[in-house]
Amino acid sequence: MIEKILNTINSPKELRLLKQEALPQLAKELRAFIINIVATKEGHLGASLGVVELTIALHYVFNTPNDSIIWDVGHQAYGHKILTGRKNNFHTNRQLGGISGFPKRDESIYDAFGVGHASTSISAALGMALASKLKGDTEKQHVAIIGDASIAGGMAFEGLNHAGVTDANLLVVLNDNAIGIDPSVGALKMYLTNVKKGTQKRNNIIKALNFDYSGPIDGHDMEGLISELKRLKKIKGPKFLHIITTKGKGLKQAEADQVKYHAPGKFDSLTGDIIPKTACMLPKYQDVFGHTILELAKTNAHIVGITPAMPTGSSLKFMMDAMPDRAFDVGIAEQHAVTLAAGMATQGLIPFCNIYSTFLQRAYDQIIHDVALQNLPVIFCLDRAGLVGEDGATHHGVFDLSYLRCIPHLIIFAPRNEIELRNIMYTAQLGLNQPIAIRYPRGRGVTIDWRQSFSKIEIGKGVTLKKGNTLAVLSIGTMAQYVSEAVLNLNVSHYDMRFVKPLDETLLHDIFKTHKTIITVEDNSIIGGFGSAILEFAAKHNYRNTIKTLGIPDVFIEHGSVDELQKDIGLDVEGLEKFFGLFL
Ligand SMILES: Cc1ncc(C[n+]2csc(CCOP(=O)(O)OP(=O)(O)O)c2C)c(N)n1
Ligand SMILES: CC(=O)[C@@H](O)[C@H](O)COP(=O)(O)O
Ligand SMILES: [Mg+2]
Repeated sequence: MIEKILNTINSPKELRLLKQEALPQLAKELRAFIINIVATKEGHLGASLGVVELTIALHYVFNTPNDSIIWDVGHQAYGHKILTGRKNNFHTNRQLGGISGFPKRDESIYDAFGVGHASTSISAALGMALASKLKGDTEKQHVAIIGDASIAGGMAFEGLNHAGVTDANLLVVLNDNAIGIDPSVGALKMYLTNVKKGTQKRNNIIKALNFDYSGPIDGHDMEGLISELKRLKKIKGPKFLHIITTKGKGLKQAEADQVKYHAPGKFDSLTGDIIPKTACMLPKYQDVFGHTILELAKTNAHIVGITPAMPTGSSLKFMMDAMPDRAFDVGIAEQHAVTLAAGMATQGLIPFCNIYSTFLQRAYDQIIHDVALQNLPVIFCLDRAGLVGEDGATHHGVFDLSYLRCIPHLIIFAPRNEIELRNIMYTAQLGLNQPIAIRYPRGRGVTIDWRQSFSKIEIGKGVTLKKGNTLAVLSIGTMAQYVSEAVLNLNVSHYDMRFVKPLDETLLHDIFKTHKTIITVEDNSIIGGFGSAILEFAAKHNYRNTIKTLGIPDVFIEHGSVDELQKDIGLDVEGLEKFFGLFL
């Protein structure tokens, strides 16, 4: 499609000069533009297609960037980026050195707030609205756009609860497409369904929170959206517009399979058909988790599984499909997921609580206060640990070893491959009398025949992978693969320490006594992670060995492929080999 109108728009200022009648054509062009680029560059497709009309209407009615628009999660903001001066470099979306896949303040003045984790937009927009009020700016508008799954996140309700007792100039737009990444869940989903069907008998919960509620209206009806936004713009105080959209709107396969087309990978922009990735026999770590928990649950009736809104991403969906009464999708509710697991553990259940490393950050107090302090045997499975790639700084799982290590009672294990992941899951469900965190990366493992029989892992025991001379490299987790390759032709010892807590102190004493130099390697921040644990061990026992720690530097790592990012920070095979060579 020739973008006749879109090509004339380099900022919302030009958009606002268009006649309203031209906007449906602009929507067509914008939709085609998004489809064409995401088809080859990949990314989040469905959510952005679902808000094309809303995006145009918002920038048409509101005086952006003076009026602030805050996108919740921000995975749906591709149209927003294209209309706000990033059309010409949108093809760099999520690529190394390119624009981010989420709104980012330092990327554009139109990106009012940096996002990536769900349910933050209402709090951020309210903060801006109260600031405007305090500064005497009564005209500035503050709009949060939040999805039906994200508004179920606890902090969204914290924001609504506060906003309802202020006269803040805040508009919350609920983009209700009845799905998250997977089908949305819970009583709120039921409530919204009844509201849309007109069968909701009891009072409107949003009105009950003192919001001026309007809707639900068709979120693809440009004219209706514009007139309603214009009307709401004139009303002071907290307002709430409920719109109904279709995720993937405008690409029939994306509408038909909204889970797959949330982030479909490459697809044919004309037919919409997904272009299959080259077949790979190596399993994804998420699938090793998903198949293994189901296998274990078949012989251990105490096992339950929990995911906060990531059944597909975590592969807990295998257990959810086979054992729906023992595997729970609790929605975007990480804090609830952790304490739900704690409650279950008090009753003798064995909960596997699967939460991406980055999203688990949201439930930090629950890990400490509800699980570890009571020494409850919850099994935390932190998927997406380490660098995740194109999702970038908001999604890299590079802090968990640091944020977990200081918590008493908590065992921390990082498997170097799929066999180890299976065996630690097997070991954990045999019955630990304390909580354990198991962290593993996004992507594929290294073992084709991973479905081997289980063997118990001795808690706190590391493994010698290679004996060498004066240099010992201690790796944790899947960094072992990179280290093994890097030391292949070097006279270097290599140990997979497996446990960040408790450390294998017997092995460490032996290593420190027989090697001059110790190098630690981890895909976690070097601040407070595995390397720090080794430094603390050396200090505690007055060792004078040379110790070097390699890991994620103390900066936020941007987006790009995992290989590119690891090379950038010297954690690729070549970088490691070069570094080790300095000490030989
Ligand atoms: C705290 C947090 N948990 C989980 C996710 C993963 N996630 C990204 S988008 C999404 C679903 C969002 O659904 P919804 O809010 O309805 O928006 P839609 O995709 O339907 O537009 C989830 C669970 C996240 N980004 N942040
Ligand atoms: C936008 C968001 O937070 C999720 O869609 C996330 O990008 C999923 O990551 P994975 O692709 O690693 O499951
Ligand atoms: Mg939704």
